[in-house]
Formats: sequence, C-alpha cells, structure tokens
Amino acid sequence: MSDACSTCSQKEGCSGESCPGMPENKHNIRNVIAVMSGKGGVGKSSVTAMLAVALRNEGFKVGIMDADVTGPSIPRLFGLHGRLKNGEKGIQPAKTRSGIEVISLNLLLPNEDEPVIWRGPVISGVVKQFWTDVEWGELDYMLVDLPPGTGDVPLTVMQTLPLNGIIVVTTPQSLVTMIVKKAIHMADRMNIPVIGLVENYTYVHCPDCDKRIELFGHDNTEEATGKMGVPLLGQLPLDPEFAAYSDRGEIENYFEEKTDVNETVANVARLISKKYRNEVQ
Ligand SMILES: Nc1ncnc2c1ncn2[C@@H]1O[C@H](COP(=O)(O)OP(=O)(O)OP(=O)(O)O)[C@@H](O)[C@H]1O
Repeated sequence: MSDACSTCSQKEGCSGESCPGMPENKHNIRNVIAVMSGKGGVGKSSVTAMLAVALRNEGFKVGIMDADVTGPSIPRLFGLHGRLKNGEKGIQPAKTRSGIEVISLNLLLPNEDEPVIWRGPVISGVVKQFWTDVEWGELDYMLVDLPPGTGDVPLTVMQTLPLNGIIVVTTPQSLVTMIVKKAIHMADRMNIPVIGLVENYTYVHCPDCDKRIELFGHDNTEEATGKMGVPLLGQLPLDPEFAAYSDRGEIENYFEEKTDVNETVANVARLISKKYRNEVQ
C-alpha cells in the first residue's frame, strides 16, 4: 500500500491499481496535470492560466479546474464572471474566449467577493465535486490549480484525481529552501511524477539599458534542480505588462504579444505535449 492510500477511507480492498476511493473516470480527459507551489504568491495561478493558453494555442482542448477554493484567481485572469449553469449531466464549465473550459467556486457563488469560510473537509468535498459533478467536455489536458502548500486540498487531489503529473512553480529564493522540497516529496510519496519546475520572477529587463537583472542574486537554479533530480522547464522574468493584462482579465490577449514570458511558457507547453504525445489524439 502506498502513502497515497494511508488516509483513504476506502483503503480496504484496494488493489493499488483500481482504488474504490477513486471517483470513476467518466470523462474523456486524456491528461490531468496539477500545478502546485510550496508557498503562496509565487505565480502558480498565473503559470496555470498561461500554460492553458499556450497548450490551447498548440491546438489542444484544454480545461482548468481551479482547486484553489479559498483564493480562486483563474476566472479573474480570463475576465470570466457570472454564474455557471446546470447541463443534463452536471454543471457546465465556463468557456474562455479561446475555448478553455474553466470551473471555479467563484463562478458558483452568488457574490464573487464573498469569502469562503469553510473547513478543510468541506473544501476537499467541493474539489471532488469539481471532478464528479461537472460536465467536462473532451479534453487533451486538464490543469488543476492547487492551493499553495501541502495541505488538505493537494492531498485530496492527489488521492482522488487520476493525475498524470505535477508541475511545481517556485521563485529563485524559495527554490533552495525546504518548502519546494516538501512539495516535491509529497508528490513522490503519492507516486505522482513531477514533470518539472517552473521558476517565476527569475529576472527583470532594465527598461533603460535592457540589461537582465537577477532579482534574487546569482542564478543557481540549474544546480539546485539537478540536485533534486527534477527538470527545470523554464525561467520566467517579472513582466509588468503581464500583470496589466491579467488584471484586465485579458491573459489570452497577452499571448498575441511576443514577450520573454509567453515564449518561455509556450516552450514549456511544447515540452509537456512532447512528453505526453503518445497519449494525445
Ligand atoms: N512573471 C510575472 N510578471 C509579472 N507579474 C506576475 C508574474 N507572475 C505573477 N504575477 C503577478 O503576481 C501576482 C500573484 O500571482 P498569482 O496569483 O499567479 O500567484 P499564486 O502563487 O497563484 O498566488 P496564491 O498562492 O495566492 O494562489 C498576480 O497579481 C500576478 O499578476
């Protein structure tokens, strides 16, 4: 029995391969990838949303499950508002301008400014329902935006969703700390492959001389990721333009520009699609 089973209420009779605690995969979703971070504010939701746009731009059918239930920011990035409707088989996800399917608690609440003051088990129940009670369309990729850290919801997602892999988002100064290692160890313990690491806020371009300024000192990321045995998928600069587009809910339009951020994210998307190409139809 793996660590993934240790807190499962239905572990009796589990063969490890067909777990009775795992909701039935009634959806036609080929790859489920969770995006996690050791701590908050590193740009995890932004990376999730940008990866979704980049995969969509590659021609894939993409969905995002916003599992960051108490701090949902995915709808804001895409300018999505209003309440979701019920279809014949469940809740119908919202669709972004380019056709990315999105489910988020913010699209189910009567007032999106209302805080969600729920205990862990209730929140975990909501995340399970985001899988079981949503009428997801046929998807090549579902990206799951996890809340920061290694708490209840990441555990629920790792135990109940058929995850193919995990991407860890970090900043340079937190890379060498134990916080990132905790996230990677959690995925390992749950037997879920870590696809790689995306580093955010690695540098800024000086607007006057265009020099690359490393915000957090010398870049030793490659060395640190090498020691951890996790591939470094990409390093993103801090781009004030990105923040402006995302504040306006126009993250898809940001990809019409040519920037270091979106070119790096597009490259990460290509690495992912190459990794899973045998499973993509
Ligand atoms: N590379 C970047 N350049 C400029 N701004 C960025 C970049 N990445 C993220 N941001 C901005 O930083 C803020 C935090 O990003 P985001 O919400 O994605 O972080 P998070 O890790 O998901 O946070 P939380 O832990 O609260 O869920 C947002 O306002 C976002 O627009």
